[in-house]
Amino acid sequence: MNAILLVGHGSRDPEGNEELLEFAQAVADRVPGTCVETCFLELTRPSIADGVQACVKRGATRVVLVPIILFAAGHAKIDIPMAIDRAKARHPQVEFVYGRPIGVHEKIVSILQSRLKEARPVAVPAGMNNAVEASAGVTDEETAVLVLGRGSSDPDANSDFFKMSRMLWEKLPYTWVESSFIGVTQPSFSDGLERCVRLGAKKIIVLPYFLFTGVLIKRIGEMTEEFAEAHPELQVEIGGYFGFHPQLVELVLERANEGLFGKVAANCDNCQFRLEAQEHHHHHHDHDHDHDHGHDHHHHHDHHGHHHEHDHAHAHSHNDHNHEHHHEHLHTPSVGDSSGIAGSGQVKNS
Ligand SMILES: C[C@@]1(CC(=O)O)c2cc3[nH]c(cc4nc(cc5[nH]c(cc(n2)[C@H]1CCC(=O)O)[C@@](C)(CC(=O)O)[C@@H]5CCC(=O)O)C(CC(=O)O)=C4CCC(=O)O)c(CCC(=O)O)c3CC(=O)O
Ligand SMILES: [Co+2]
Repeated sequence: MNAILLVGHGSRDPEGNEELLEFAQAVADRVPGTCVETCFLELTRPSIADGVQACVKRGATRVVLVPIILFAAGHAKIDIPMAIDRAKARHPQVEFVYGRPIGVHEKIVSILQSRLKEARPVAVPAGMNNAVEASAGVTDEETAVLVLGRGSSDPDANSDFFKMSRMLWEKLPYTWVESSFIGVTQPSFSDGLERCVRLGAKKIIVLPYFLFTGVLIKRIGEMTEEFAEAHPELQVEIGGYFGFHPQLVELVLERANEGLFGKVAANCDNCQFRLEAQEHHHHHHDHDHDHDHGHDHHHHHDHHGHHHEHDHAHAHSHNDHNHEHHHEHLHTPSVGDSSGIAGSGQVKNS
């Protein structure tokens, strides 16, 4: 039996954890009949080990761990693979598959666009002559969108974030889409704000690149308010985090499908988590596909990332930018197909 184990980041803010659990429920609701469990990487429980245990208890013989993690950095490349190693040792009869993080994806661009559309002026204390009326006539040419990510010490994650900002820029009428990080790396949030000011923006829309609420989202809200108060000449708006966007639910299901069946459901609207046998084109870019077997494929790639922490080329081949490419060597499986993902006979070369 297949199980999906969603792995959230975890927060010290209980509201953040509750949102992740609600989101996980929305994912589970889309695949009735499939075992879906949820766990957290850190800061709260259930842990990954607890989550695996829950899946096994429900009779899972194959568990796909889907990281509810935006980019491939330390958490996705090291922490979760290490937890999978421990789970393998503890449950040798169970097959573990490691799904990809959310990563660079067109669906995220549309989520960003929705959150941008819904952006609201930052509340400033009454009496302060804030920009809401003052700059009512600001044009697109005078508007900067400042995308604000978590930041990591992993260049893969940071550059993927920049790529997403650029993909967003391609869709927008505004002159500037700038990028910044709330921590760990630069440009910092205040660097980003200053840059927008120097570029001559009259309106700045802060767009958090975050999944759920938490310590960091609340800090970003406060910092944005402080900035708005300090700059009454500017119109400052803030967008919401990704949260319960339906596209995010679909994307997570897509990652689960990829992990379990080696391909992406073309249209998840009618997806009952069962994929038909289907032939595809084969266009491999990974040089080492030919000796891969399903779950080991995923897992060992991440260990490359682990053992060669500064050699990002390795991790790249897995946490790739070519999100259009599927794991096509794993063709034609479906739920209950015993010749599915682990079968060595399934390897196909292009
Ligand atoms: C508040 C805090 C916890 C606390 O102490 O309470 C917290 C919270 C959260 N982090 C989240 C995400 C990520 N955190 C990292 C990485 C690190 N996070 C760290 C610290 C802290 N993170 C504390 C703030 C300390 C401060 O700034 O004052 C570092 C420095 C230390 C460490 O944790 O080891 C380490 C740097 C490692 C490095 O050097 O690279 C990555 C990147 C990666 O994968 O490594 C991602 C993106 C994953 C992705 O891509 O999704 C989310 C989910 C947000 C969302 O919903 O999107 C929350 C939840 C929330 O905001 O509450
Ligand atoms: Co963190």
